[in-house]
Amino acid sequence: MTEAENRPKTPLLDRVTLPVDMKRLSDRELRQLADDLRAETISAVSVTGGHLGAGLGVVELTVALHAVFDTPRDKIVWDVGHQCYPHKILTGRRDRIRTLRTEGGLSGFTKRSESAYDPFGAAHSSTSISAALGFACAADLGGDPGDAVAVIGDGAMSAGMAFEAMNNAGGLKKRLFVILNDNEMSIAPPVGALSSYLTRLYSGSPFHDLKAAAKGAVSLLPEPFQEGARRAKEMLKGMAVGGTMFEELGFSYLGPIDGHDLDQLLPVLRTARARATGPILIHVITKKGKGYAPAERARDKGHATGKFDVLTGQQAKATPNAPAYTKVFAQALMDEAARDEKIVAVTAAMPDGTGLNLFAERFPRRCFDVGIAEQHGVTFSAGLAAGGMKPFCAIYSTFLQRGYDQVVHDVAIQRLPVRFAIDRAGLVGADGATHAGAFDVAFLANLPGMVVMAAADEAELVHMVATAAAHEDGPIAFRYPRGEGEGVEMPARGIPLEIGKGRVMREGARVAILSFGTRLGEALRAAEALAARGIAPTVADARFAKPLDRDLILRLAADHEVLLTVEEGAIGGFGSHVAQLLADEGVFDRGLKFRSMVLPDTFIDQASPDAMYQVAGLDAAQIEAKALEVLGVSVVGSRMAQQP
Ligand SMILES: Cc1ncc(C[n+]2csc(CCOP(=O)(O)OP(=O)(O)O)c2C)c(N)n1
Ligand SMILES: CC(=O)[C@@H](O)[C@H](O)COP(=O)(O)O
Ligand SMILES: [Mg+2]
Repeated sequence: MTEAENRPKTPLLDRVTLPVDMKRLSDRELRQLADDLRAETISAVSVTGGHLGAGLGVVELTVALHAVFDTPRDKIVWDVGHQCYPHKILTGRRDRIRTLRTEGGLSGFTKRSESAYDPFGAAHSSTSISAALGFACAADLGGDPGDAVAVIGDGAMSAGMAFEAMNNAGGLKKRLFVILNDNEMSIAPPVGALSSYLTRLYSGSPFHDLKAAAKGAVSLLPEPFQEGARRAKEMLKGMAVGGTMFEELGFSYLGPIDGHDLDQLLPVLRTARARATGPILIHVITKKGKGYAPAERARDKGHATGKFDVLTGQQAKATPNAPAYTKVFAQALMDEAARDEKIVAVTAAMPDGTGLNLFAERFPRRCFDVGIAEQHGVTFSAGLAAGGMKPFCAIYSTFLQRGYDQVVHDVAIQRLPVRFAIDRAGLVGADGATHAGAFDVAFLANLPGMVVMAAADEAELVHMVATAAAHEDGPIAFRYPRGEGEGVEMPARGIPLEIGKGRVMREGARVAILSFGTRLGEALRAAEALAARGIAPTVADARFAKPLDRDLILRLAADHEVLLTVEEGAIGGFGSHVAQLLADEGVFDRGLKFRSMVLPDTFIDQASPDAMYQVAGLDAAQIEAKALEVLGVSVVGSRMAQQP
């Protein structure tokens, strides 16, 4: 079937372009709208891939929120934003929903510049309550009017930032709505005491009787609007209220209610909106992947999916031609851990994404999932190190940003030997700018005593894991990108590298290209192209941004007219440290032509990683062009001419 033929029939959804169109629908029609919206979401994600499960879990909630609240005047702030696809379909973006996460298409998360219905961008978790409280206080002070509604998942709720916001909101007592979307899932099953507390709340409530009572109330009552009010009164009376943790924090607590039952959601939201005078938390119980059996059956409940066949759920997975860096890291760490029982591992709610799920299977007592709590995860690792263990703290580059002060204050200043395994270094593709691993070298290499490495390929990654395992003289970080390796020959085991030593890949003249990380492949391809033009550059792999290989850099600077550095990171990283060294050594006084090729000073939207690196100016063709430009050589056709 063609994609167009595959489109579901959505008669009610076809009548809705914006939420205002929903105001004319009856509650019964809203239920049909939710069914249409679910079908459209499944169809769209089958074409684009993406975060399917979270969105399916909030289809009814999305319909209810836009039906009850006056969006975009009232602001719905989605936490993480990965569940926003139904929201985007209902808010004027159905026509572009099949461009999700593609170059020039819709973002896979909420994004202010995309729509007035996205009042706050997301992608990193646990920010929604803080932002919503900001909106609420702004409205109170004469800023943008309207209610503020944060929709936060049980996973995101486990982050400290959510409690910082709850604490502040409970103290301010401003009118604020927090919808806790509890599907008993993070990406992996949730961890921690909060998760069990929420389960107790749910299982201890007359939830099921409540559902029957609500159903009973509905069948006895006539149709008119007061039905909703009477039903809501019935439900509010029966709800599990009193003494919850949320009420201790100053919130009214309502729930738990069935987040897939509009007969419960609509009256509760209508009544809450009509009556709330302060912060209110509504606890809804949902199912991640709801309504699509392959997602409901999946271990991750369809959290992240590739393109798939709607009928079978079969994913169109591309066959990798090389092992993924993540798997290489996990295997290397397990090999090291098998030889050293001091090695332990820490993840912040990303066991599968970091490969530590494999480590946990083999070393269950030595692997810790701290939940979405990167700040805690870093300092917890520092505590493990201070206690004599060898912790590998595996956190995506972008999420390590959340724990930076802890890296400085708890790890670096105390010179504790925490090993940071930094996955998703550089540009990551479909997740776009919010997930780019652009800044870790800049924010780590400036820390005294920190060792910073970047693997040029998967074999190097194995050696870097061994290097980190052996390094006891303080913190050490090694970074590697998302996705497959270069397909190089793999070593039997990791051999610790000499700290601060790079390697020359090919000797040449006039131009030296010093790469840090996996741009090495592009640098070598650029060198081939230059060699074809009669300029045979030297290419070296720096391996370390800190400490720099001083001898190598000064030799390259002395023996070549041009020195280029290239890295998958923002300014302030490897190239900046090389420039500092050259400046301090007075090399520039002797006329070296030096350029540092880094990510541009902008946020690059989602596309394929290769396309993003082309936009960033860091592919082989642009490395070659930079070398020619700095050499002062112009190329006309295949002829080259030295510029005067
Ligand atoms: C600071 C941060 N750490 C990690 C992630 C990766 N991440 C994305 S969604 C998610 C789980 C969110 O769970 P929950 O809030 O319960 O939402 P659900 O997917 O269950 O709807 C995680 C850990 C993130 N987006 N932000
Ligand atoms: C929504 C979110 O933050 C995570 O699901 C993230 O998208 C995972 O990234 P990877 O797909 O690179 O593991
Ligand atoms: Mg959840």
